[in-house]
Amino acid sequence: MPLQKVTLHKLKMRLKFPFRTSFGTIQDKEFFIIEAMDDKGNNGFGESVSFSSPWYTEETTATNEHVMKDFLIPLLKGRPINHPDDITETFRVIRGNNMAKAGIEGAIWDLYAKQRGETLATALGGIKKEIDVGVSLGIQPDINDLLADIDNHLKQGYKRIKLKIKPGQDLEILQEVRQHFPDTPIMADANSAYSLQDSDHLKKFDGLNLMMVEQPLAHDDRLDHAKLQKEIQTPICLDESIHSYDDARHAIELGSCKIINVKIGRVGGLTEAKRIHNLCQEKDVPVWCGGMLEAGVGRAHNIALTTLPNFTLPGDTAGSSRYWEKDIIKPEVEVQDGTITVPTNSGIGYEIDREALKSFRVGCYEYEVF
Ligand SMILES: O=C(O)CCC(=O)C1=CC=C[C@@H](O)[C@@H]1C(=O)O
Ligand SMILES: [Mg+2]
Repeated sequence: MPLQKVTLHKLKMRLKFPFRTSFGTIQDKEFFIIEAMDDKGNNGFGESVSFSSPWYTEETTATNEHVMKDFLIPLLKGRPINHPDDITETFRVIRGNNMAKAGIEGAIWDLYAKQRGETLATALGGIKKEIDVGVSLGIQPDINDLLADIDNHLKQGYKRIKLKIKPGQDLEILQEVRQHFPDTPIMADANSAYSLQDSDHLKKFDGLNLMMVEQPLAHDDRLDHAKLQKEIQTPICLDESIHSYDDARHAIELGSCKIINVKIGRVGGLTEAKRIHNLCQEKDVPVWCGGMLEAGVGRAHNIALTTLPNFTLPGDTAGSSRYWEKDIIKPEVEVQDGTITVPTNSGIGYEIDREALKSFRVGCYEYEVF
């Protein structure tokens, strides 16, 4: 597939709300939109999803910039690409830095789908015409605000509620929420805030009928999660611990989890995300698509990935207006009754709003790669 030029658009956007997790609060996002161009006027887009601080993984916006400019883009120069799957191999010589890799790989996948005149969902082997989605709500100091927030999102039709928890802000809150919403699909995400010594405490979650508890233990652990899963009935879902197909394989073999959250950036791109999906499908492990508070391009990639058949649980891909006063795509992502209709235009299926892109841009770097 022809590839002529790669442009890095560095954007700064402010979320409508501060998002609080066990590791910190995020409101301002600086990230890259990666544009891959051929010589026929096709443009593919990807998004680098890391944050400015290395809280969730070790990557940051600054490391993404360094690795893309100094290592990944030079690897593309003069190298023929037959299929976007080749990019994973090309980038394998660079260790880690999965979010930097995924941003570029995503742009090349979108370009590939556009060159073929098909949707990114179809190019990936997706089959769904619409996808079910849930919403992830940050830690809130006031329980009444949280209950009102849940109610508001349920009224909008979201299919499940994810609540962020941390020690001291967990069991009682979840109990209160369960009392108010006895039948709502609810899950909790701890972002690695507990250790195996908290097993007895985490066991108390068993009475709450949670869909799952996400990443209770260390970000780089699979062994202790396997021990914990034997102690508790609530299904464990792994997020931070899964960076690759092999991580997923090890977790499944060890019994570290019963569900996997697939994030394209965390696993290094769509090709690896698809491999993990296929493995999980084979092993009867349901998956769902996690979110990184993305702008429209990353959101569109999540939608395309979620059309694969083993994405059987609602993901975190809420509508654009939950996050942004103005998104960078046209139309914006809309959620109706908890579902998103998968776009039918080629590639990611949404147009880039060039004016919006420019208004958020704080840097722009162009590279010839043919
Ligand atoms: O709405 C979204 O995009 C999902 C937000 C969300 O839950 C997360 C975003 C970023 C880092 C984490 O705290 C987290 C997660 O762990 O899944
Ligand atoms: Mg998580």
